[in-house]
Amino acid sequence: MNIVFAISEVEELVKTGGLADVGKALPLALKASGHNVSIVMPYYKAIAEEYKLAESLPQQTLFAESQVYHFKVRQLSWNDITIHFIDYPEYFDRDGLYSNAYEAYQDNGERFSFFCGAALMAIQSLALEPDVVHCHDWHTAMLPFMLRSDKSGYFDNTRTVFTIHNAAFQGVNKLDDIPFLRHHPAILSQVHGGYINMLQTGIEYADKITTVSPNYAQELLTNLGSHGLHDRLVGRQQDLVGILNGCDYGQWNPATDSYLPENFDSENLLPKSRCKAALQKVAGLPEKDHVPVLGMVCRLTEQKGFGYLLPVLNDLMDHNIQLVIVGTGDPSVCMDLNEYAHNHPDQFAFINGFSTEHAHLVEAGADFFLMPSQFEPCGLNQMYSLAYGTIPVVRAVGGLKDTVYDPINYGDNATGFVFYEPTPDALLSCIRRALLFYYEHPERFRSMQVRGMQTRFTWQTAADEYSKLYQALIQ
Ligand SMILES: Nc1ncnc2c1ncn2[C@@H]1O[C@H](COP(=O)(O)OP(=O)(O)O[C@H]2O[C@H](CO)[C@@H](O)[C@H](O)[C@H]2O)[C@@H](O)[C@H]1O
Repeated sequence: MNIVFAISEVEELVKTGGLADVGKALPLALKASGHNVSIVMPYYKAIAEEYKLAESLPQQTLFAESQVYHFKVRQLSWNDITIHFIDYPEYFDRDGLYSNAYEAYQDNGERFSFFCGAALMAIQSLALEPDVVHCHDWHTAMLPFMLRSDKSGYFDNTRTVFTIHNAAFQGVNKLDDIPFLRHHPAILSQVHGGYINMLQTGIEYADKITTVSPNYAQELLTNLGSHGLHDRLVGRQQDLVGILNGCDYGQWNPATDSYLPENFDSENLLPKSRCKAALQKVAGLPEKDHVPVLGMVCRLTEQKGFGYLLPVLNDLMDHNIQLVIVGTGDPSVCMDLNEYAHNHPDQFAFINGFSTEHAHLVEAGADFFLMPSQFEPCGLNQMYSLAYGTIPVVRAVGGLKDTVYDPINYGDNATGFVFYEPTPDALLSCIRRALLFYYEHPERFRSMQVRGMQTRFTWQTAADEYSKLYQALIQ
């Protein structure tokens, strides 16, 4: 099949979070399954600075009533996949993808609506003839709507799949702020009180809707889990499916990881101590092998559970542990973490930055990985942690529930520690339970590490499920 991905992030090119991991791994896995896959994405500043790419088409022009948009299409051959870039500097030649460091760009609705229209024009001009256009998150959610209203006939045999990676980001914008859509003949059906909710439009118009874990697909049918969009999702329940993300075991492999001072595998975990020492050194913590290290790497947002993690940091510091958090995001969370780091220099380190190298070192060097998320559509770091023999401590939400198994329910088949209530107490007692296990059952702890390292959540399995979905759509 001819599959075109419309997506905003691809790892190695641009990344703000887990969307990029999927933007790389899933196209490659689909390609390995024999599909013809290409990607359309914005030509962001960081990409333009890294690659000087030739134009693959003459200048393209889109009209939206009084507005005229001249844009270029550039092409990169990347891991045997062609990426087509929409080059429109006015919208994409900016330092951040969606925001300057502090605030979302005011014109995000316009930028990504234009991107969807330009992507469709590029697909047609390049004669890509897609069987399926696979869209991801709110940035590309208007594409199925635009494709459905296209009158050229070019897309008559094309179907759309829309994957929700995070229903908290819905792309809600005033129609008045989106010149690209303001005069679209069918847009009024999508306007409520003057606003368009792009995620909602994607849900309404895509032929199939997927999300990134089976459990999150269930949660999306509730008010809380869907952030208010459950009515729409319940209405399309027949077309909604949860397909678990995978782990890229090529990139996240402790036996070959070049970011580590020493490599290790499930047969020889000894070098993991050297990774721990390296992590402690980088984090500025005392290099003590016998002290359990808890790690966390994430966007600093409410979603990741800081609302109940911050209140227990003092209690955690009463234990003989070290904690390393790597992240960027909410300035007030940053301030709090900086303060804790200042007050507990021997136990707590906060690395405020986006660093792949540090992310790998935390995965390898920590004993436990914390993901106490309020909600988590899939989560990737718990899978990376399992692969590195780093025991995940997670809340039972979204994909975390699908991928981490607690001794309470799984006995000797357990791979991590799981708590339920989104409260400081529940989190604290789960961490204490994990620490007790570490101290009192070192052999069982070691077996749990090995079991995690041998667990496989592959992208090939995910790609097989997507293939079946595409196949069902085009028949
Ligand atoms: N400061 C930092 N430095 C280096 N690397 C950092 C970093 N902060 C985050 N990362 C990396 O970004 C990725 C985060 O992935 P997640 O899936 O955990 O979260 P995210 O919420 O962004 O993704 C959303 O989309 C994904 C993909 O579908 C879902 O798994 C998830 O639940 C959903 O919220 C990981 O590769 C992580 O290592």
